[in-house]
Amino acid sequence: MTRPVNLYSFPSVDADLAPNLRRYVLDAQNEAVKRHNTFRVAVSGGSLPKVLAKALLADDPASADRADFSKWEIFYADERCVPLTHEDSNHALVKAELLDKIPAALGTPKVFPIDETLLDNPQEAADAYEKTLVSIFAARDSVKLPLFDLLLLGCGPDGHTCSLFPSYPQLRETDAWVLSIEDSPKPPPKRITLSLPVVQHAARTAFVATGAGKKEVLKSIFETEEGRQLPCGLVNEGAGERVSWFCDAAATDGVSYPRRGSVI
Ligand SMILES: O=C1O[C@H](COP(=O)(O)O)[C@@H](O)[C@H](O)[C@H]1O
Repeated sequence: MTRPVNLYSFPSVDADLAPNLRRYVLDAQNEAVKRHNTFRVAVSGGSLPKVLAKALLADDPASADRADFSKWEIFYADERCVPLTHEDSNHALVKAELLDKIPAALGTPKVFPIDETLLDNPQEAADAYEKTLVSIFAARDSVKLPLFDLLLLGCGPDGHTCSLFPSYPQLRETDAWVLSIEDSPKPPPKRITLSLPVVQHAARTAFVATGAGKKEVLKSIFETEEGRQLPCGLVNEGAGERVSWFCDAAATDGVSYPRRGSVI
């Protein structure tokens, strides 16, 4: 690892990881709201939404220290080109695990799913999603890259994140904000994804990786040159200390990279 990142390893997901992730997300929310009265977040699918829901939905609506979803703008770090109600849709998953369970008293986020009329043409779907991002980020700030306040990402057992897969040409993109993919090695094949420069540019990035199925890839990402070239490794290299990994003991078993204690 040439640029240090934060690696947290917790004994359990429910009792330890989730409350620490909650604190981290709320700190990011509070900073962003102070800065521009909005919290712009991009979320992944996979195993992440369940853990995120555990972290955020237990809050007392009467407390000042809670998620204020009325300030949240939620985007997708990647999405599969399937209908928004399909079981493979990241939006469907985030909706079922998190959005549909937000108590009214915690506010209602603004959510930006992909355009369902463009599913047959991933490039058009990616272009349309990029236009949405331009209308939100660039119109106000005239920027080269959108600055997400927080990215909440997963890490596949092959080291992919978003729908950026190892050795795929999408990893070399330097210009576009949102990319299409027609041949994802993990089904479904057609997807869109934030590009690596966008991911590396975010104010904060949290990876959530839990379970023994992630331990080999984490060892590789944190301890080998080959792993540093995997998509997750490239995010670490590009964003350094703006990246925090929230893992459980099973996922970090055998990883000797220095651990941080806890966020709380
Ligand atoms: O296909 C995908 O996989 C990754 C990783 O999923 P996980 O279940 O191993 O956590 C996910 O982050 C991404 O959003 C999804 O499209």
